[in-house]
Amino acid sequence: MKVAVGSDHAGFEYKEIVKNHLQEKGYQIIDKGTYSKESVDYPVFGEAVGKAVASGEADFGIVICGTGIGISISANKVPGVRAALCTNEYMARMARKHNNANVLAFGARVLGIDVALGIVDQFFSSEFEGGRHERRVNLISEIEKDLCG
Ligand SMILES: O=C(CO)[C@H](O)[C@H](O)COP(=O)(O)O
Repeated sequence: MKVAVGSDHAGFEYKEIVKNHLQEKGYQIIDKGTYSKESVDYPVFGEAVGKAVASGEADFGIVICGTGIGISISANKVPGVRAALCTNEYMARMARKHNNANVLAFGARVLGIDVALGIVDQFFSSEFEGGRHERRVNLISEIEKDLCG
């Protein structure tokens, strides 16, 4: 499983911890930056992770900024991306089971690292349930087709 990760400066330290956590579990990490705590602009990294997932370079993505808001908005601008901003483990499970989210987002200034790692583990151990949820996710794709061609 290939996971693209990206953050701004606010999320950098959590990105490094999440990277190690997933590598220890055998995931292949594609690091789209940022690579230090120097101040940067989160849309750059949301876009990079979103494109990696939408193109198939990665199976899933994780994006982290201070709140998770800006970088999830940015990733969601990439057609094919369903980025879910999660603040607890229940949201992370539902993001996969009901929304078939392919990018997980969270805020490093919002969550403790233990909570963040719990969210990561729930996201990757949950599967899309399909059924009525597939119809709804397909409707999201229809919105993209209507608006983005
Ligand atoms: O959370 C974020 C975007 O949603 C950013 O991480 C945050 O805005 C960065 O702020 P600063 O430049 O003051 O460190």
